[in-house]
Amino acid sequence: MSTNTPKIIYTETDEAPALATYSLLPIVKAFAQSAGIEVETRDISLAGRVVATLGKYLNEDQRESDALAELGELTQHADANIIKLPNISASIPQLKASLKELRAMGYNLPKYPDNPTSEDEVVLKALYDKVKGSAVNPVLREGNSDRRAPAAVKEYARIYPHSMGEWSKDSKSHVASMSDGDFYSSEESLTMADAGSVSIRFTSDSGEQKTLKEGLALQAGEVIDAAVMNCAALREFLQQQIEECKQQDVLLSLHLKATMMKVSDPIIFGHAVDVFFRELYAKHEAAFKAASISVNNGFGDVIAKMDRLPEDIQAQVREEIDVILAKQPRVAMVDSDKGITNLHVPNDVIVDASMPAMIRNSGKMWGPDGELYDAKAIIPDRCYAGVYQETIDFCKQHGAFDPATMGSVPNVGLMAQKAEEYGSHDKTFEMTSAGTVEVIDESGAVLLSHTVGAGDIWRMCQTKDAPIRDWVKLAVNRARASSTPAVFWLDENRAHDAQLIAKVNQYLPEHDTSGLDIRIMPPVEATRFSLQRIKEGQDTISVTGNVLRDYLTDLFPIMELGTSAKMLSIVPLMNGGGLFETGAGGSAPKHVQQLVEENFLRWDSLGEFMALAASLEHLAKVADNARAQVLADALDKATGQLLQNNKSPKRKVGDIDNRGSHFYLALYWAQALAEQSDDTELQAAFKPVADALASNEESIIAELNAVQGSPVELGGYYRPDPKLAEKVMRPSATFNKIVDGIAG
Ligand SMILES: NC(=O)C1=CN([C@@H]2O[C@H](COP(=O)(O)OP(=O)(O)OC[C@H]3O[C@@H](n4cnc5c(N)ncnc54)[C@H](OP(=O)(O)O)[C@@H]3O)[C@@H](O)[C@H]2O)C=CC1
Ligand SMILES: O=C(O)CCC(=O)C(=O)O
Ligand SMILES: [Mg+2]
Repeated sequence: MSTNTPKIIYTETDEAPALATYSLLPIVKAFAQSAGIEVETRDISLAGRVVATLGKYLNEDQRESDALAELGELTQHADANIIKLPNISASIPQLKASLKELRAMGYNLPKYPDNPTSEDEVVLKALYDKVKGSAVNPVLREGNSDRRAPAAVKEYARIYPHSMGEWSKDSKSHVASMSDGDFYSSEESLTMADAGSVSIRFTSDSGEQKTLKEGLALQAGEVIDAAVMNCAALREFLQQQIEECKQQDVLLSLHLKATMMKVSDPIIFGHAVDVFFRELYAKHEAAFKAASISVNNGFGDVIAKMDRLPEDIQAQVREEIDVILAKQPRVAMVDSDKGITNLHVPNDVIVDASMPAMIRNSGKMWGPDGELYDAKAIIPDRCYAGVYQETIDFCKQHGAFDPATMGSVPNVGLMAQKAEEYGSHDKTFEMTSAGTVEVIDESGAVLLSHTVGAGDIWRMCQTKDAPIRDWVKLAVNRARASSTPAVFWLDENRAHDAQLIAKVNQYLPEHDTSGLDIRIMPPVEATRFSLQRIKEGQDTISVTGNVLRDYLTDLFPIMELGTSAKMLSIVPLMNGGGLFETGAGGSAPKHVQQLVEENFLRWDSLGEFMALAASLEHLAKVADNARAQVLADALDKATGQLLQNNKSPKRKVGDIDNRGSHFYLALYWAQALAEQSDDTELQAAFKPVADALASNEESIIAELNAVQGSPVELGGYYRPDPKLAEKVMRPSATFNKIVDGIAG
């Protein structure tokens, strides 16, 4: 990639952010181009990745280059400047749906082989599995993460506080976790003294040996850990929770990360579905197998593939489902109108967003009748579940937080180089029989060892030394820059965390920490400490591992700002480049539903605005490009004005949506450029643009709002037709003419 022209890469992703891009990108490109900055796009959508990865099955003219691999490579270079929008981390049902759509468009893609029987199918499944789950973020995240709510956003929340459900001291809502047999109870960890290579070996009780992974290269100072989830204990725990839900009269609700944790969590999800619907799955095991119904894809797979079952069995299955649902506790719903439960698909309820949503809703979830009820949030593993229980306890004791007065909890997250659990997928195994799993070094010495049973989930994680050192540095820098106390959320009683604590203590003295308040606390205690402080209006930086980075950057922003979409999410890449994530949330599938039904997109692009400003600022610094700084400053001003004037998208037809908010961004950005005098050429260029936008405000908003209210056709979900999507997302001829005229 050329290093001469200042360049920003803007990613094309999925669902709501991808649709918003059709409206926002022309504006961004036009403004950037006028300052001599090129904005290029790269398609890293689910469909795009399928096409790029499965090229050998496609006609030559259908093949596409692997944009993700290209960007992954780019992150290693100092001139990387990437704006990363949220994308789908696909579950198997989503991957299959995208294949179906692509096939209907003429891509001759083979079916996903659930149970590969030939060598070719094994290869095919491995290719598809590369696309599955969180396949994008770990490739691009070659740095640690700095996520925070900028002052202007916090100020907005104080002026326009979002609604927060009241909390009652009598709430029955709680988190349920295992008391033994989980990953937490079995974790072992060590730090490699020297670089080397390890293998993972399984020895069955009958003495057969199998190498699960060979030649895994490790660096000196790398922390490794391994843990096992006991399948029998998990199932017993799940059964007990079902009983308790009935006794306690609460909804049953399961919160996992089956998308990011693409190997372990779909299996755990499958156990929950199987235990809940045990009689059904046991009775129809053979018929379900013949119909390729997999319990790990959720109960929805039974419904989706019902017509593949013989007719007499279909009738029985329907009847039995009714009997089971009547007998079992009520399940929390994803969509009560459509009868979609929490157990339907593994990707509907994703713990980072789902638990804060429950906490914001007074600890309640939707019941089958469309009303809110207290719920039992089942999070089987104890490693991080306590954070949510502590938050629930705090809300029960003190009531809901007040967004108008509460402080903030920004995060510095250890994320680089596939740190910790989020890089464990290629080292996670569902055991086929009982025995022992060992991590062995080149000399044959056993480093880590676990006794396992059939069905247990064993996993190993890696955390490299350089990212840990960089993370400590980033934490100190953020504490210094914001004069805010920083807490490392680490539990000395967890084997892995104990290794990290040693490294934190080793690396902190490399920095000037005088006058800073830096502490180490176990997660539950750190939660209580931080909650107490935000209640009093004080800020506290959370310095966490990869999973808590993910959880906390939804939890705190959702309480503080109503959504994590308003976060500034910077990833200073370890080799000097910049990755700018747009917010801390996901791709909001519900927003697409609303757009398709009533041509209204409630997606808020504030995350994109802030990421773009940070990206321009980075460019200004590394490329010594003064114009980029002028654009960045004007954009910051425009974003502040947009917030002050409350021009973010609203939620209902008749008001401005995503497209209207983009108009206001363009107006305020052009006005800020026309008002500044650091760059008189830009000032002169944008004066007429600002005037044209301002004088046409009424007609543009009228044109944008006039299209709302009726269904639209996008020509595809995973790969919308670009022409149709553009037509939907750019409905104002007046606005388009002004924007397209900027480039000249
Ligand atoms: N960085 C990434 O690439 C990430 C990707 N994901 C992916 O996103 C998908 C959906 O995940 P999910 O758990 O539902 O979480 P999301 O954050 O996508 O959505 C949850 C809810 O948050 C609100 N929300 C999120 N973003 C915005 C926004 N920009 N503007 C306004 N509201 C917003 C919406 O609330 P409401 O409906 O009330 O308007 C939305 O329904 C999954 O495929 C997941 O894998 C998830 C997290 C990060
Ligand atoms: O990559 C994913 O699957 C989700 C990422 C995520 O939720 C986050 O980074 O906050
Ligand atoms: Mg997240």
